[in-house]
Amino acid sequence: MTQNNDSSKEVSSGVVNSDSLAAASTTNASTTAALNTMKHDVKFNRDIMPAQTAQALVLERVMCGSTERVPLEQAYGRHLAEEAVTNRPVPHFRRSIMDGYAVIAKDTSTADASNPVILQVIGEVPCGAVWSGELRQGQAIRIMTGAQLPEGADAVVRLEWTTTVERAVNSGPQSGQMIAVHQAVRSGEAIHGIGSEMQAGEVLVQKGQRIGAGEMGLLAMFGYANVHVYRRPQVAILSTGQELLSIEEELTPGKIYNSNSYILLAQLESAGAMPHLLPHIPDDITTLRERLDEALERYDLVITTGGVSVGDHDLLYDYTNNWAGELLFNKVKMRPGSPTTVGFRHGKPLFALSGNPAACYVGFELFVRPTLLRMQGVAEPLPKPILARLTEAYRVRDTFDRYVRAVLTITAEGQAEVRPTKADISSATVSIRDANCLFLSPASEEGMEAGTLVHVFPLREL
Ligand SMILES: Nc1nc2c(c(=O)[nH]1)N[C@H]1C(S)=C(S)[C@@H](COP(=O)(O)OP(=O)(O)OC[C@H]3O[C@@H](n4cnc5c(N)ncnc54)[C@H](O)[C@@H]3O)O[C@H]1N2
Ligand code: MOO
Ligand SMILES: [Mg+2]
Repeated sequence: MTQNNDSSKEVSSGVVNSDSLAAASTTNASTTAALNTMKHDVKFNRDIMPAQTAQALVLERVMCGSTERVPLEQAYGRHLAEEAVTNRPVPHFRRSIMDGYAVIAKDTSTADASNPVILQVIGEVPCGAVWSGELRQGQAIRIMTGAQLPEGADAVVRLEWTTTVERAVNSGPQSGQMIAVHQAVRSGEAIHGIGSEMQAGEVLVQKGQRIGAGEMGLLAMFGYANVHVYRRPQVAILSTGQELLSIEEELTPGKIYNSNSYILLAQLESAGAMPHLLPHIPDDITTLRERLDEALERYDLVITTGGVSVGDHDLLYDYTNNWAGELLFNKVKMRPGSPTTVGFRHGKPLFALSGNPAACYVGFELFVRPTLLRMQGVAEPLPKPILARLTEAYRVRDTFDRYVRAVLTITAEGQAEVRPTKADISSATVSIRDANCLFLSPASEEGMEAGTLVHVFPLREL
């Protein structure tokens, strides 16, 4: 059966082989009809699966990938492969949060604008320095934001609440100055106590957490010069279709540029993977087998685009029908991308996405991104929906659930609102540019009224 399928497709580069047509015309007509019916039955009658079931089926097979150590400056966007824990409190010394004078709060208790308290300045502590002595009653030490509070001091009076007093005393240049404090301060004023931000033993960054600006800062604060992260999954992109041209080529009649590969490249980058853009291939089963087998050997994950439907030149069905792999599904009860096909070969996932650009994009978000996140240690890689109101009726009837490319906005009153992008069809790349979310339109006879609350998935590529 598979052999028949293959030989019936030996039509390469868009030129129909007249020999094979002649051979077909000599075949018994009823036999040909029977063969065609069988072929159609197999290719068309695919088991259909709800999108959520399909997502779960993929994820239950995906495990965390391997890890490596990288310098912290290369760790942005990576996922930490170990839990980073504080080994000391933050701050680890009592820190001034104002430029001013370290004082004993009790000394200032009677101070106000008309009745200032005079204190003797015995020195200064800039940031990074430590005062060796102890502050005593009647004394102040000039201190800057971020500096360690001297022993004995329990408050900082900001500079604005003080004036210097021109009265020299004969005990050295620094210690001679006096200040007038015009406002009483309480113990703890303008000080960050030890551990006021974090306690020793607190988790800084969880295992699997993506390293963003805050995580970079925390890891640096604790001297993680190198960090243990998940390796970036190496992902091959293989677009199929004899209509495709490389973007450097001149556009010729009937052809289009291979744009899907570039959409996927961006999505892969944003998901932390390393994209490998393979040259696109024509709809030829031998070439497809060769390239795909090779890619599945070499890379951690492979994405193809095009050729997943039931057309004469759609060959992914034939490939997965006759391979050393396990097919999970090749029909999902969703749009766009109902013929999305996923399988595993020797533990490597193959995501055969639709050729229609927007269906390819949505297929990535629903199936590939969660897989890549799981490979990078994310325990719950599926996005949680938020609720938003439709600003307009969505009148598309469908027996399939639809993941609609849409624009989510927050009104001035704080309401989450969503509207579909103008071009809603699965061939429209412009809708990918315009969308910042997908909303779920469940299978329905009537569509949905304006004002309906829908589940919205903000696009994580953004
Ligand atoms: N008789 C039926 N026809 C179709 C069905 C169906 O159920 N019965 N399903 C439709 C649906 S839904 C989808 S989605 C598409 C899936 O198409 P394929 O995955 O087989 O993709 P192709 O046929 O190769 O191409 C579709 C479309 O996309 C363009 N394309 C392909 N590759 C690229 C690329 N790399 N860059 C830009 N554009 C690309 C291609 O030229 C076609 O226009 O099938 C429906 N048909
Ligand atoms: O499932 Mo398709 O992407 O609607 O044309
Ligand atoms: Mg097709």
